Amino acid sequence: MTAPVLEVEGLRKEFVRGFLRKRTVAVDGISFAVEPGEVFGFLGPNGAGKTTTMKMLMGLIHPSAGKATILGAEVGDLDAKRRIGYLPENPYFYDYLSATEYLHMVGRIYGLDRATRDKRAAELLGRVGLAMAQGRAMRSYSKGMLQRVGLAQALIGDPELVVLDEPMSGLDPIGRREVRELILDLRAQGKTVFFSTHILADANLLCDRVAIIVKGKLRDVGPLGELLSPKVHRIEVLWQGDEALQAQLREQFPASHSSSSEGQVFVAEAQEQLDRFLAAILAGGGEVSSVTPQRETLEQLFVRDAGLSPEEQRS
Ligand SMILES: Nc1ncnc2c1ncn2[C@@H]1O[C@H](COP(=O)(O)OP(=O)(O)OP(=O)(O)O)[C@@H](O)[C@H]1O
Repeated sequence: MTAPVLEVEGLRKEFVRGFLRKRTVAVDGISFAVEPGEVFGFLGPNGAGKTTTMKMLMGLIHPSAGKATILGAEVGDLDAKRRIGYLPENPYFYDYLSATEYLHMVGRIYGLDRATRDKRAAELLGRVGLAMAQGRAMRSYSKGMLQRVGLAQALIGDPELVVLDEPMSGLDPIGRREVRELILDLRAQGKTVFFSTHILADANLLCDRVAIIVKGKLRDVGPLGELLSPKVHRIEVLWQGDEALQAQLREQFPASHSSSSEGQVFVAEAQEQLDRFLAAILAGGGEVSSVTPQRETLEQLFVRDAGLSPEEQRS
């Protein structure tokens, strides 16, 4: 078996703030591993601890406890760092440099020679859709353009592991699709991608596995299919009946009713409720067109893992 590219064990970060030394546990003892060649999604709502975890992995802040190894080395190891590309959540850019100059600067830090820098900078700026603007000072760039420069600089060293903190942030739908394609290209080249997001659709389309973090704690780790599939617990019933029956069933079974062009729709949350509902339709002279089990969506899993109350889920 090959060794994980990234391994996190009991990682914890506690921030202490202000005169009263108020403590915030941003990351609360998390453990997971990312295997070579995976696209691994790090999912969580705002403030869950994603950025803090990534900063610890990049050696930008020190963990309060636990440890992480990247490409078989301790965090901060210089040889390993050369093999990693990182897009921070809020990358800082030099206003008066052009994107090309900036990529040359980052390429020099990676120890690339001039010819390699020239080739990679041109190639990457084309790939992230900035070829037209590459010579312009970055102060004139939009937020989406800066995000694209950030992606290009993460890839300039041709890294084996790419760590991206919210790579789709600030991008319009077309930009997001381009970044998704870029991530899939990286996977096709055998690279490992570890990226954070709170956009579930992106995770759904891209990830081989995900880790879900909520309030600093890991709630679930695994392939999306496995996290979702055993959790079929909603069953949709399409049915027809007269207005009196519709009113009666809405009263008898509160919530989860809607109408469609094909008839009435009811979503049962449990088998026992479904059985009672079907019996009531038939007893009232109605007809059942279909009964469809619904797999849990990633969004439902996420909301459930976040431990939100039904009121919070609806708001
Ligand atoms: N330097 C800091 N000092 C004190 N608290 C901090 C610091 N950095 C982060 N936190 C707190 O740690 C928690 C986790 O924040 P973090 O930025 O890691 O979350 P996140 O999952 O990346 O969220 P987002 O998607 O909003 O960026 C939050 O409660 C945040 O307020």
